[in-house]
Amino acid sequence: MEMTSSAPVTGPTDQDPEDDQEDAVQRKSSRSRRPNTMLQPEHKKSLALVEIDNLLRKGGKSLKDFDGMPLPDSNAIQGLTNRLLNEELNYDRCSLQTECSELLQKLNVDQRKAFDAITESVNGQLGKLIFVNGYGGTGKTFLWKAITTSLRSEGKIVLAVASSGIAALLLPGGRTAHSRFHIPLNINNESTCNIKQGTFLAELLNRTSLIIWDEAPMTNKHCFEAPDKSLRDILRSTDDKRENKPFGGMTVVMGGDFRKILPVVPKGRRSHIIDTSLKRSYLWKHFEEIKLTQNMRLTAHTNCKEEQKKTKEFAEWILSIGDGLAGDKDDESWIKIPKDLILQRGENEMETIVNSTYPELTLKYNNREYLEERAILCPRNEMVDEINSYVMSQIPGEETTYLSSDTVCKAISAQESDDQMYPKEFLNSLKFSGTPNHELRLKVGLPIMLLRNINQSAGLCNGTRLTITQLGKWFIEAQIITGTNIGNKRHELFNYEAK
Ligand SMILES: Nc1ncnc2c1ncn2[C@@H]1O[C@H](COP(=O)(O)OP(=O)(O)OP(=O)(O)O)[C@@H](O)[C@H]1O
Repeated sequence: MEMTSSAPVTGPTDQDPEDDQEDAVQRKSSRSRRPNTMLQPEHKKSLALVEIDNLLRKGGKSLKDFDGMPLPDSNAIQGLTNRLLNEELNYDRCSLQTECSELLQKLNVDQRKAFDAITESVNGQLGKLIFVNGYGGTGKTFLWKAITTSLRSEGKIVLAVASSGIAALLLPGGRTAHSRFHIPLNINNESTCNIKQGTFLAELLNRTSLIIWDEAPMTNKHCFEAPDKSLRDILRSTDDKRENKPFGGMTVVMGGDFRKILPVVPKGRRSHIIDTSLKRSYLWKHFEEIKLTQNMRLTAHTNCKEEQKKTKEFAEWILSIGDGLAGDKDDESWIKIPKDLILQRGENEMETIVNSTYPELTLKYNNREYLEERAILCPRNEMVDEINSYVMSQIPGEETTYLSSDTVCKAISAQESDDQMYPKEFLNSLKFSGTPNHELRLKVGLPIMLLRNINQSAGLCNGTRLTITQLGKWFIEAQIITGTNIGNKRHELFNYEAK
């Protein structure tokens, strides 16, 4: 925007807020990190007015000196300087409205009931806590989509979080609960979140209408209690009574299935694990439970009756395990696996396992859909290594080996004999869970899984699957094949050097 103090001042008008403001808007939009967000007309208008005012001030004048000139809306401006608020407010409401009406038409009876209860609580500021209980495939994620698009299309703020990065990727604008609420990693019953009054995050929470928390049963109860305490503290600044309400009177929806994995307690017994679950929290008594019971996954991907029947039988069997009905009479932890799910031992076990999941691998290993819908789960890392080596040997192409940095760190307390006691070769041969092996062998075309949360907004989380497209001396380039951002290429630098 170019303007001199002698130029006639023609500020933005209500009829046409677009033209004069393009420059300021351009700069602001380019700072927004979310691709589906855009500035609303009131933001554009206020931004342009601020720019004009800045220019006028250089000449010793201001907008207030001109009769009839509109002034920037301080609320809209506040929202724009707060990056967190900006991200949550600047959705393209028109396209959300269209998406929302399509989703609403599709909701089944249970989903509609949950949708109505949640939106009623938000619109009436009732501050309800709702737990949407549904086993895998009953359409919880679909419901979150319908709710977030509906409320965001009205300009309301919905914070969608999940307990893990990979689950958060399935939510529109999702983040992990830990990063969103600054939940401490070492948590106990006295922990609170690291959120101070007056910060961008506190302001965002003040303006939030709804929190959706997916896959809640796998999270330690203290991780809900910490934001509960912090929200009571932050939101009491608007009304003292909010201090006594769960989550400060905010509507909070949690979802998941208690049959799935509960919080991990290292070396914990069954009773310890159950004791850390949401159901043992002081918050649980405030939750209203809504059940989703219809398995929407049965019909979502195929019209083939035979396929649907097989999926249904498998889903029912999984459910019976979760309900404790499939176990042995004497010991319910022993499950009999139906014969048709067991592979028959062949001459080469590895070949049998890999061929059953990845038939015609050598022909199809480049096909994204083929890779996306297949995975082999193993209980132990040694088995993973064995299967990986076998799959590697089947995929054509040259292998590149990367080695981790292996300089021994000389600690002050180190003794000279340490070098002999722990030679490099010995240290390099160690394999720990959670730490990459010293040697990593890769090939172009190989499917891989990321084990770190590198960049959530780019879809690079612990659990994201990719295929390798290029192997350099210092970098590995891969293409995302699951979750959001499918098809994106990313260069990742590792602390490895190609041999
Ligand atoms: N009302 C609906 N109309 C059409 N398709 C639906 C509906 N609800 C869910 N689906 C589809 O059914 C499948 C399973 O739904 P969704 O992923 O939402 O279930 P979920 O409960 O989140 O499952 P999980 O717990 O395993 O993640 C998806 O493909 C989804 O698009």
